[in-house]
Amino acid sequence: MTDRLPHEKGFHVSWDQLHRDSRALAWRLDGRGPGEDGAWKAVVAITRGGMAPAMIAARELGIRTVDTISVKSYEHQNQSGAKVLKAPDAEMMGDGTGILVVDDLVDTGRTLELVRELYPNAHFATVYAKPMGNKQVDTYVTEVSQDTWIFFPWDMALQYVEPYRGKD
Ligand SMILES: O=P(O)(O)OC[C@H]1O[C@H](OP(=O)(O)OP(=O)(O)O)[C@H](O)[C@@H]1O
Ligand code: HPA
Ligand SMILES: [Mg+2]
Repeated sequence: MTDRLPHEKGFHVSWDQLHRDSRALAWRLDGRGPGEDGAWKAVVAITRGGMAPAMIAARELGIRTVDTISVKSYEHQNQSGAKVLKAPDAEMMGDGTGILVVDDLVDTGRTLELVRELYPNAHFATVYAKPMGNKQVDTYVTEVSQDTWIFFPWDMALQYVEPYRGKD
């Protein structure tokens, strides 16, 4: 397990924000596939974080063929070396041509590096990107600094906070 730099900042993403950013990602990808009229063959989500953005992008782009690749790379906030736990359909994937691989974010780039080795001709898209990993991504929406930890809505819950001036 590699120790990471401490995350000084937090970037909290609501469901609404994630929905809007995932749609913006899809619109950037529209018509950029290798098929007729720039169509994409399929969307592949990197589970688990890529599943919500991939579903939103697949809907926006009218793509019904959706598969998953399961890559685990973190224990809490520590990179522990990326591993493929479940691969997508090999016949559909080929060398990745026409496949849109979607993840929620790229941080160090290790996850995408591994998936890219397997499918070098796929197009790699994430909603958020940190500078260390952004060369692994072909298309992304928002860059955040390396010392920021992104908190996704599936990891959060609404809770009570004290008033700024304390309780009455
Ligand atoms: O660029 P990297 O440094 O490799 O980090 C990015 C990856 O880490 C997180 O996934 P994680 O492996 O924690 O699993 P999860 O999606 O199931 O939460 C995130 O969803 C990305 O897939
Ligand atoms: O900033 C992050 N937030 C959530 N999951 C992550 N996995 C790697 N980096 C991050
Ligand atoms: Mg992930």
